[in-house]
Amino acid sequence: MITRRQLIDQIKQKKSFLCVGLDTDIDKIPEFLKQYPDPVFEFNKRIIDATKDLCVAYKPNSAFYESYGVKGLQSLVATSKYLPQDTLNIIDAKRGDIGNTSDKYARAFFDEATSGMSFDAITVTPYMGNDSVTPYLKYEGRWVIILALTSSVGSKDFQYLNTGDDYLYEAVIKKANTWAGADRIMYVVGATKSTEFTNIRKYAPDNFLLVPGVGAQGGSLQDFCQYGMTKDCGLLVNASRSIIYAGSDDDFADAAREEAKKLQQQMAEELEKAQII
Ligand SMILES: O=c1ccn([C@@H]2O[C@H](COP(=O)(O)O)[C@@H](O)[C@H]2O)c(=O)[nH]1
Repeated sequence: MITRRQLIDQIKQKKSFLCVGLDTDIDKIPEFLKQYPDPVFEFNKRIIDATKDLCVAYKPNSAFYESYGVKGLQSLVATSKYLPQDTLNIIDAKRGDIGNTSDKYARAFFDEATSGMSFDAITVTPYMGNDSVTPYLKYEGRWVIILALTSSVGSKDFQYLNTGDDYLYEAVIKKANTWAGADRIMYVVGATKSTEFTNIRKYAPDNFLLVPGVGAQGGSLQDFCQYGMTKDCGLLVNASRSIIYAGSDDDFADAAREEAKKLQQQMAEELEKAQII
């Protein structure tokens, strides 16, 4: 398990707050990998080997594995076991259900003895409230990453609804802060919502924010880092497609490394600017 302190130390040591998204699609991986018994795992393994010194987190998105049924789950289990011990390993599952069902989801992703998988963190949707989120917090040291303000166009449908004094996404953060502290809860905030980071820091001054939407969705670090960073960095920035599909041939892992390196170098600059390193 990765504690908040260890995460911060990793960020300073690697000069990076990059999360590599493993949204691995069998239709997009190089042809030559298809000769392996588990091409998706083989792809992930090579991406992990090529990027692990440049990032502090990995985030397989469970949809990409579940969509292939048993085979996909086998690739996910194999990937989860291969992830480095010193990175924060997030399953992007976006779960949310009543308590006893959430217990089962927590077991699926956190209890290695039952499912073969032991992730450090899971993304959850807060719509069903307290009892849908707290079962994950029963697993000591694991993190819950709550969808607050997503990168999607549809974020405006519900997340900006006025709930009295607050937008819904603000109310979500206020309420979730009562369930656990910044050592167990992070929030998802899209890179495409750069103008909201200052406001979000009023509600979540210390929590890490998982920020998707850089690269393929058009967000860029320079747009939000200065508004979202805390003295401990407080940001994990995810990029999936722009890294893992940077190349499409035999040298795909080198291309992924190059892309990850570009982001890591920009991150080092941001950390220096903020005097964190
Ligand atoms: O608001 C959100 C929440 C989650 N995601 C997920 O992050 C990655 C982004 O992938 P890219 O290829 O870098 O665009 C993907 O797994 C999404 O499901 C998000 O984009 N926005």
